Amino acid sequence: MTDLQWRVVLAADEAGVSYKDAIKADLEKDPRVTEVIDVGVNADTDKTAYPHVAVAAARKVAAGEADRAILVCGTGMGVAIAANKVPGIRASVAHDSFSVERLVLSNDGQVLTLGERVIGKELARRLAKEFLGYVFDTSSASAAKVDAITGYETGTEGEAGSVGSC
Ligand SMILES: O=C[C@H](O)[C@H](O)COP(=O)(O)O
Repeated sequence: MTDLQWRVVLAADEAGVSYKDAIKADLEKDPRVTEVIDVGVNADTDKTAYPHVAVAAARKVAAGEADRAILVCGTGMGVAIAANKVPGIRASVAHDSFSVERLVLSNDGQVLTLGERVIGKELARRLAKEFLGYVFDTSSASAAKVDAITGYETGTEGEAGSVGSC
């Protein structure tokens, strides 16, 4: 898909900086990417804890300064948990192609997280590339379910329609 245009924000802690930098080099050559924003860290000697960089990146997506974020820590879990504290953000670790696809097409996820201590670098690079190949379909059956997530976040879940309840 050549018409996709992405501004991508990247972040990592010291456990994820190597993969973050490899993905950054890939994105800088990707014709679909118009801007790469790197909020750090930029060396494995920088011990800034993962919540700080994850939230900094997620806030850029929430503010409309970036379209997508790719975050790396040791497992991908800590940066996902932190990013999801930012209102409007849907972040998840996804370490296989199907999960990356569903993160966007089922969950309208804007934030992919990866674990440098869990998967190999070439898989991480491939998943980052694949993440930018999907666009959520707001007319799909998944849209009402994502709206229900937003409803729980904003306190308007009772107005979310007929998705059902549990
Ligand atoms: O989820 C957290 C990350 O894996 C992080 O890189 C390492 O965190 P820890 O040092 O608390 O294990």
